Amino acid sequence: MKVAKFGGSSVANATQIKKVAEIIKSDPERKFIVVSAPGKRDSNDFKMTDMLINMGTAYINNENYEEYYSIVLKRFKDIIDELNLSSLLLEEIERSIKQTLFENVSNDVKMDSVKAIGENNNAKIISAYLSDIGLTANYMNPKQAGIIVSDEPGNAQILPESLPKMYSLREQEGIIVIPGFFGYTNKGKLVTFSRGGSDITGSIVAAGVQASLYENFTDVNSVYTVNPNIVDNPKEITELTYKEMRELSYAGFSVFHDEALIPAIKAKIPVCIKNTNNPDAKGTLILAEREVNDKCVSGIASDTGFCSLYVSKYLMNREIGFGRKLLHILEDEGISFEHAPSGIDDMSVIIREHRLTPEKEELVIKRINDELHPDTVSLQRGIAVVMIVGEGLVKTVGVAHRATSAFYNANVNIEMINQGSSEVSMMFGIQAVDMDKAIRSLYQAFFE
Ligand SMILES: Nc1ncnc2c1ncn2[C@@H]1O[C@H](COP(=O)(O)OP(=O)(O)O)[C@@H](O)[C@H]1O
Ligand SMILES: N[C@@H](CC(=O)OP(=O)(O)O)C(=O)O
Repeated sequence: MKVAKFGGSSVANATQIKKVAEIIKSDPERKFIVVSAPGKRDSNDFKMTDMLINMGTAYINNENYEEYYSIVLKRFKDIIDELNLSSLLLEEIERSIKQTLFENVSNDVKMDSVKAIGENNNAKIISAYLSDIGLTANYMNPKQAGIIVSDEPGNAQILPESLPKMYSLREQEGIIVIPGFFGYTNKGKLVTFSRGGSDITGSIVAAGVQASLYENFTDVNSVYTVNPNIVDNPKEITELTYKEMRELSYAGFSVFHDEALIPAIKAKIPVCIKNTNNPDAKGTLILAEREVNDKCVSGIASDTGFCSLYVSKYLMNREIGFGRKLLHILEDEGISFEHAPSGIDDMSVIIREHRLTPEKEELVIKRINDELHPDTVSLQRGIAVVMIVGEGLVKTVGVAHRATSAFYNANVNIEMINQGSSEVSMMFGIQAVDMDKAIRSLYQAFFE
């Protein structure tokens, strides 16, 4: 029994949905289908979720939301018409969108319910289409599926008690189509995962029903060794371990949500990334273990949007609790950190830039000065993180040498290195403006 998740690009219009139906039809093991909202039909297009966010924001701010509303409805109408489905379905969707928008609830509740409109109605459309072509298929709301999550709007996490109860879904008749991206709290409030979170729903369902495989269908043949938007036609990866994939997606491989692996890892469900537009391609298989060959580097991920908080104080090494106090200030201000390389008298903390607003920055720096009395404290924005990932990498001689030579060849200055804290990755901090040329040079060094 398999779980197949189809991402936004796979369900962006009627043509794509027909491909999805063929894929489902071709393997009776594909019983649980998780779908995203309609995504981009081409590179200039919009994702429905972005349009819904615009609509919800405009409504909440008493601005003109009607334009967004019409765009959303027209998108559903086009899909329904092209699939030759009943116009009653569109009427039902129209009613439910209005109800969600006009409901008298707090802004955060409304916003998450509005964001879920894309997935929820696309699941209804896809289920209707599967029935229309003769399959036994039913839409199932995440509440009914037992996806119980924490009460963190826009950033929900699955509650562990959900999973064991989901096993009985196996007994349901036919194909079950579940909208991705959201769940319900114990009190019945709809809450969404973070952006891209339909991958998480798929993984939860796969773990809950103890699927033999979690297939994640997207618009590329596989996970590539580097982001294909930076290097043309990069080499494909056939197998990865969970650990490698988690590091790579955390560090910028947006093809799979970095939190989505956790349920699959815990339940030991293999994950396969496949292409809806080329389902015969093998894809990338993600497993607990794999045979490590001589190519110790599996992939090179990169992401911008980081900043580095640098603190130095003479004899920092002898001041017991200095690091704890520094991190405690961040904790107090509700700021999570990503990396914290340290030296004898210095410590840098890498933080996602969006978490450190200018107001927070001022506050944090003032508190560090007042409470820790450092010699220097400064913040550098515009940092990119490059992560070289591979099983066995840190035990292989010469990887750092090859990497630093590649940075040298690209004339890119390394701001910081963090190696050794992870068994499968090596992290480099560089200026964001240098990222693409650094990645091209690293790709050449490790894969060409
Ligand atoms: N290393 C990588 N391998 C494959 N795709 C990647 C990688 N890094 C970034 N991507 C991007 O991820 C995209 C697929 O993810 P996403 O847009 O979330 O798809 P979906 O619409 O299926 O959810 C690809 O089209 C590609 O541009
Ligand atoms: N539609 C949501 C959730 C999602 O997972 O979408 P996609 O499968 O298109 O990445 C988003 O855009 O964030």
